[in-house]
Amino acid sequence: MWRVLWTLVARAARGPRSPRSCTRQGSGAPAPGSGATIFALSSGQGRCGIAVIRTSGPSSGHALRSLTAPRDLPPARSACLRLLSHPRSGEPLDHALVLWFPGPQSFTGEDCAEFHVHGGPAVVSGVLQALGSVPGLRPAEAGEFTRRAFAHGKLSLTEVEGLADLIHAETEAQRRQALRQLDGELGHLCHGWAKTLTKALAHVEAYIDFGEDDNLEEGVLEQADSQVRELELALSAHLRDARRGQRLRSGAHVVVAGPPNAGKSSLVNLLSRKPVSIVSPEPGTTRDVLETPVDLAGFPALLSDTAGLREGVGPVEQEGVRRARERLEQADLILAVLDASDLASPSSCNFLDTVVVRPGAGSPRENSQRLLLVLNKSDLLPRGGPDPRPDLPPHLLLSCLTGEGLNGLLEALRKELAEVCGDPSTGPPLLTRVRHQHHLQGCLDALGHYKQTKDLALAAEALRLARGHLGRITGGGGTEEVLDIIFRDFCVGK
Ligand SMILES: Nc1nc2c(ncn2[C@@H]2O[C@H](COP(=O)(O)OP(=O)(O)OP(=O)(O)O)[C@@H](O)[C@H]2O)c(=O)[nH]1
Ligand SMILES: [K+]
Ligand SMILES: [Mg+2]
Repeated sequence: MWRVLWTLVARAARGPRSPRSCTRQGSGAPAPGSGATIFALSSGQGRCGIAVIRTSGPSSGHALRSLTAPRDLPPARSACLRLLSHPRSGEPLDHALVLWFPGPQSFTGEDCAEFHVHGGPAVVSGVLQALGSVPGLRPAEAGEFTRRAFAHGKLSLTEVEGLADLIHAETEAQRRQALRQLDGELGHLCHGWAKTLTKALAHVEAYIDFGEDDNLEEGVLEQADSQVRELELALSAHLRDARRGQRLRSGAHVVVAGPPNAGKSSLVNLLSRKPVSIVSPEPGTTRDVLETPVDLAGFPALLSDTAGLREGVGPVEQEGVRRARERLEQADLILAVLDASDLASPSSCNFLDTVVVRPGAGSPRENSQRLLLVLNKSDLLPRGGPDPRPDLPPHLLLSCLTGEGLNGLLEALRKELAEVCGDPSTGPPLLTRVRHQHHLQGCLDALGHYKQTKDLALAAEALRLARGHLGRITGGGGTEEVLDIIFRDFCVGK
C-alpha cells in the first residue's frame, strides 16, 4: 500500500495533471528581451566614492574584455584591478575593480560583470557610453536584472517582492519584514502548505485508482480530509492577520483626536519632529485633517491631526469636526489626547464618554481598532501629586511642553503598533500584499469545494486548484500583468 501511495505522491507532485508546485523555480516565461545583454548603473545617482555598474547577458564576458583589453577575463568571482578604456578610441576611463560572474552562479543566473569605478559623474557616464558601444549591449530597464533573476529561477516571486520592499524600507520594522520575505520565509510556508495538499491529493487519487483494490489501506480518504481540515485552520489564521502585513508595508493609520486645545497638534509636531500643524492657545485652531508620514517607534505610520471635537460652533469648525469623526472611523490606532488639568470640562467629559469609553464599555472596540489614552499638560499638575483621575481607563501622562513622558508614550506606541502591523521580529511571516491575500482566499475557497463535493474526480480537481493558488503566491504561472506590477517597483540597475 505505501509503495502505491508514494508513487502517487510523486505523481501528484510533478505529474502531467499537476500545475507547477510551489518550489523555487523559474516562471517558465523568458525574461522580456532576454538574449540581449543589459547594463546599468546599480548604485545611487550623483557624486559618490564608488559607483557600481553592472551587465547581465551572454555578451558580458565580451564587454568586460573589450573595456579591459589587452588583459583577459579575471578569475570568476574575485575582484581585480584593471585599467578601463573606451573600446573604440582606446581612451583611458578609470582604474577600476572588476568582477566576472559566469552564469549560472550570478544574481541573474546569466553571465554578469561588475565595474566598481570612481563615483564621479564623468567617469560613470564615460563607462556607460563605452559599454553602449559594445555590440549586443543595451541599457537596462527598471527592475530588469531582478526580472531576469526571477525568470531563471534565482528568486521566487515573494522573494522578489521582499527585495523591492527592502530597497524601499524606511523603518526598522519594514526592513526586518522585507529581509524575512527575501530570505524566503513566506515562500517556505506556502511550500509546506502545498506539500500537504500534494499528499492529500495523492490519497484521493489512490482511492480513485485503487478504491476497489484490497491492497489499499482503510481510511485513505479520511486522512485526506483531516489534512485539508488542518490546512484550512492554518490558512484562516493567516488570513485573519493579512491586514497587518499590508499595514506594515504602507503604514498604520494613527489618528490624534481629543477636545479642543488638548495639545493634539503639539503632540503631532513632537512625534513627527517637524512643525506640521499650527499650535496656538486659541481653541479650534486645527480645522482640516492634516496627514504626515512618520516613523513611530520603528513602525511606519500615517499620523493625522484632527479638529478638536466639540458642539455648538460655526459652520467651518463644524465641518472640521465632521471630518475628524470620519477620520476616527478609519483609524487603526487612536491617540486620544486630553488636557490633564481640564478633565472636568464638558468637552473632555463628552470625549471620554463617546470616544474613549464607548457605550457598552468593557467590550473590545469593534473592527479591532486600538486606542491609547494620553493625558497631556502634566506639567500643569502639582508635582508628584496623585493621578488626576485614577478611575479612567489605563492612560499615560505626558507633557508636550517639557517632553516628560515621551519615552513611555513611544514604548506604548511600539507595543500597540506591533499589534496593528504584526511584529516582524517574532511573529509568523506576514502576508504583505493584497495579491497574497487573494490567492490564500482562493486556496481556501477551493478547499471549501473539496469538502462539499461527493464526486472524487471533482474533489481531486479542487485540491489541484487550491495548490495552484499557493503556487502563484511564490511565482508559478504568474501572469505578465502581475509581473509588470511587481517589477515596476524597482529602479533601473536592480
Ligand atoms: N503647559 C502646557 N501647554 C501645552 C502643552 N501642550 C500644548 N500646550 C499648549 O496648549 C495650547 C493648545 O495646543 P494645541 O497643540 O494647539 O492644541 P490642539 O489640541 O491642537 O488644539 P485645537 O487644534 O484648537 O483643537 C497651546 O497654547 C500649546 O502651547 C503641554 O504639555 N503643557
Ligand atoms: K489650539
Ligand atoms: Mg490643533
